[in-house]
Amino acid sequence: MEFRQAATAEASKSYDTEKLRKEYLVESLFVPGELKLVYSHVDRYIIGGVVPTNAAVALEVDLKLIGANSFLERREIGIVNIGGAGTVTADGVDYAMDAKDCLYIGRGTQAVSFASADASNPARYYLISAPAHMTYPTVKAALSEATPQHLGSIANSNERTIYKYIHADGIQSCQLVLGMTLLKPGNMWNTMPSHTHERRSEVYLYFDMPEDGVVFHMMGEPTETRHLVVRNEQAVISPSWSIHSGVGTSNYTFIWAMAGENQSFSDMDMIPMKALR
Ligand SMILES: O=C(O)C(=O)C[C@H](O)C(=O)CO
Ligand SMILES: [Zn+2]
Repeated sequence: MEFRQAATAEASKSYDTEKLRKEYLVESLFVPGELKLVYSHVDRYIIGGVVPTNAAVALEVDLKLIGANSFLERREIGIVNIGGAGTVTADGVDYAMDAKDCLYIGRGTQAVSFASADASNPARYYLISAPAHMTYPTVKAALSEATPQHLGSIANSNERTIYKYIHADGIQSCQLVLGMTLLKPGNMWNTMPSHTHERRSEVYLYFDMPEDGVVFHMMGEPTETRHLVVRNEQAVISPSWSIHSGVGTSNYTFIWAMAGENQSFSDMDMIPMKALR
């Protein structure tokens, strides 16, 4: 497991491109046959990716690193399949996972494993875990069962649908809130005007992008902005002091996940356009 510390806004002002990427960008999560995990000290997320091929892959970590007897002893996890069909097994129960299906697994689940239906078109599971203080039931939801919210307009190049899976009125959790935003073709901007979240943080995974496509992910304090050049299936850690917006070379999809003081999707500190620098 790789570790990322929680850098301050003040320190981040002096970072060059390489340092900024090292702190905030997760470049490689999806490696065939492997479980990749990144531990962030921002809200103690564990961000992961797993691409099972011929054999199932277990959700395992060096337990000394998390000081627990199993991965989910004191954690919950949200899983979204962004690849071919597969199955996630949680304590002996199989959950069939098609593309864009989300599975929430509650605290205390002992054994989790990931499999693909077809190794030549494997499942690609994105994982996001946060500490949990109580157990909520394990629940699966397809995209069609998520709560949609249509936002934006073609005039502003930001027509998109936000699908909420794990949230106050959907799948219940201790602190994870998770959804997926699909931009319509011809639309490239998400979340502009931008916002911060003083009371929580956010992790973005960008995907459904062409190989040579990029998203310029905007970050930093509103008056001290920076950008990260993000490619397909890369993730960004967004601390509470940072805006998190993006513009792509074409439309794209992203999974956003949050943890912190509350689960209210609308708890955003909106930044007036004239305040941005
Ligand atoms: O397109 C959007 O707008 C979003 O998806 C919003 C983000 O998910 C977000 O920042 C929620 O806090
Ligand atoms: Zn946000």
